[in-house]
Amino acid sequence: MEWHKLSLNEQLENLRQGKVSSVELTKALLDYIEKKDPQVKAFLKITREEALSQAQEADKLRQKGEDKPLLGVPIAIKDNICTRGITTTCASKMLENFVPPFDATVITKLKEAGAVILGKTNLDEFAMGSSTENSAFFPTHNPWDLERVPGGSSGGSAAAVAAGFCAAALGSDTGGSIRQPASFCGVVGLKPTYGRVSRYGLVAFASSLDQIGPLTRSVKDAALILQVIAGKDEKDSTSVPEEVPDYLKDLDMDISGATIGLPEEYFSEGLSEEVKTRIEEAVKIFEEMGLKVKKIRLPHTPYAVAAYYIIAPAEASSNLARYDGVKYGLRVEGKDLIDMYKKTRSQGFGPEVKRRIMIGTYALSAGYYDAYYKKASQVRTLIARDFAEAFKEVDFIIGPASPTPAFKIGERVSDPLAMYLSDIYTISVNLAGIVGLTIPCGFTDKGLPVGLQIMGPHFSESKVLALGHKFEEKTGFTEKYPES
Ligand SMILES: NC(=O)C[C@H](N)C(=O)O
Repeated sequence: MEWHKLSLNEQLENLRQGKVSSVELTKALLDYIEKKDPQVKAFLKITREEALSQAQEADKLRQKGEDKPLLGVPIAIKDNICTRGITTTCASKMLENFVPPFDATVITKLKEAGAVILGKTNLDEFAMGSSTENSAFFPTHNPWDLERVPGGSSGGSAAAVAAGFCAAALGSDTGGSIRQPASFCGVVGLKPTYGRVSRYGLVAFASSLDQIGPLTRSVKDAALILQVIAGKDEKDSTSVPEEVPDYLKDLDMDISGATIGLPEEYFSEGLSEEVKTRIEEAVKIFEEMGLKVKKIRLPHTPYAVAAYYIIAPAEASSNLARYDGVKYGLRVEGKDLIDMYKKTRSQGFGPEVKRRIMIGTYALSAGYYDAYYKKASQVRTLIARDFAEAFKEVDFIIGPASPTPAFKIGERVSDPLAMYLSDIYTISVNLAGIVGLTIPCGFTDKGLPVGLQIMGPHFSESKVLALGHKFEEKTGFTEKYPES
């Protein structure tokens, strides 16, 4: 059996029917990773021993007749989510040897649900980037074409799922870091509503934008993971006490009379012809499914990238102040305290992180605050209002997840602006705090995956997943694997 080709729900089915044990499944995937990851480089750390002992525990429980939502299925975790006793590096030299003494709430929840943790995946340093090339350790390769990037910053998680190393992984999304890599790697990626999933134990980048979510082989798998990780958490005051619906059951919800909005601003210059064509074909499929399609406007979209690249660095400059050689991670000795700070931060952070700290510090400094940070916050409100207005007329908004398919490794590293522009269709969703789901919608002539983004209002995960699920059932794009 090629276990790596099964979805999470299929793996669970096999475990439940006793066709495979968790230890067998985990071993099979670990062996597959050992064989293939030297080319893909999705993992920063593979936790073989811990995974096998968790798998053994899962098998024991199952033998006793117990079942849990994820009992015995292997999952990978982006390496900016704290795992007790296992390094959490954020792909940074600063945290290279940091071993958290606690689990993030999402990890506690996954463990309670019976999941087996396979390892920690690569990312752009502190989740800053769109290609995983900003990792301080090595870049990850796209399983569909090893010369190309997997996207970022959750590129390791997206590549791991696409390659079949695991059927599901957790990522984090501040400005598109789940949805853009999902699009580049031909997998499903969900950024839940801000506050839907606890951020406790997610290493903070931009706290008003960060959100954890799943990367999976299918929409049904994403619903299953969300079910486990969603909900109010006393340890994160920004998590919302909104009831968690039955996302799996809701996949069958009737959405036939719904209306989809196509924002004019998401189909303008800069969008690759091939991506545009695939999205237009997807729109036709939605029409065939009986949904109404309507042109809409989100007029402040052109300002989203500029606003994000002030707000996110501003929050980052404040959040990353804690890495001072005293409290966490790396310490480089100096002749006095200030010299130690300088040396630690100069050697611990890579160029993109330094760039953001400088931009953010500048934008927040006296005299510039009103001109930059305050203005960007006002633009953010206008962007949120655009969506609120649009959702009075339509149930969903659809567009591309990224303006281009996966680009070549090295192509954009020396041009930060070109890199920032790959977030053009994902950033607004974070600024407004709403739901964004990327699902595969076809391939380019070169065989690279293209992702479609479905956006919905706050807490509309059930509806958005239901629409994505109907699309995947009709098209079968989520069942395709990269040949290797
Ligand atoms: N972190 C993210 O969501 C990705 C975005 N490209 C950034 O660099 O900020």
